[in-house]
Amino acid sequence: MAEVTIGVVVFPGSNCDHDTEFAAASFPGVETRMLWHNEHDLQGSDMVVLPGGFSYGDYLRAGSIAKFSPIMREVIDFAAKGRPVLGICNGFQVLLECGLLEGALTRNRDKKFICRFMPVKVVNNRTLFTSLYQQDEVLNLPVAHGEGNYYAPPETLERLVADDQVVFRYCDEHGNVSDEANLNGSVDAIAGLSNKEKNVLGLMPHPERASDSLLGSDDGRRMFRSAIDYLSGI
Ligand SMILES: NC(=O)CC[C@H](N)C(=O)O
Repeated sequence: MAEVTIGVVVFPGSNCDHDTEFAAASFPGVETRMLWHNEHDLQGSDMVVLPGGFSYGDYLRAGSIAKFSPIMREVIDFAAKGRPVLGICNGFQVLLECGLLEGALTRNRDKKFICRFMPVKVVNNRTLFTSLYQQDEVLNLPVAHGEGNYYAPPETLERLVADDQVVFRYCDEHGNVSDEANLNGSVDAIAGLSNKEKNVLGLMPHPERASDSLLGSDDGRRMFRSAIDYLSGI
């Protein structure tokens, strides 16, 4: 019997759903469920992942139509119960659009799609998604986005920082945060953010694309492992 069931939501236009499922299912004791956006049933998921891609073609704004998908009502209720929800790239955009996370993702500073590995610093390792990382550890993770430029107004940002909700920042390979290292122009170099309760995490980098050293990095693997250990009670 599976110890942990991980549900991966599939929107029209998701393109990282199978990679995410593959990464999650590679852990012993994990079963996965693909959750079609038009359904209302989370199929017993212990954790829900909103994967990367271009839900509804990114029309209007990335994530702005996906938030109306029927499954999102269930995901919002699930998150309100303190259950884990992870949004990767387009999933992060959906989490912001539906209000599970605060702020917005806008076009990259240079208005260009960025597709490359980037150093990313773990700013808070005291979440269920990051417990197996060292505080301030520098990860090598791929990004692939056109709308990754995070923004929150100064008073919101101050509160997010004070409440330890900033979980990842873009940095250089030595862990230094600078304008040059912050390629998409995100305010405060934010690459990943949680809600106040820390059970909802959204990030632009793709941990599922860095889950095997054959892919150039397995630094994303511990994000899944941290959550799976938490759900298995380890
Ligand atoms: N890989 C992704 O999820 C990124 C696509 C995203 N919709 C964008 O901003 O371009």
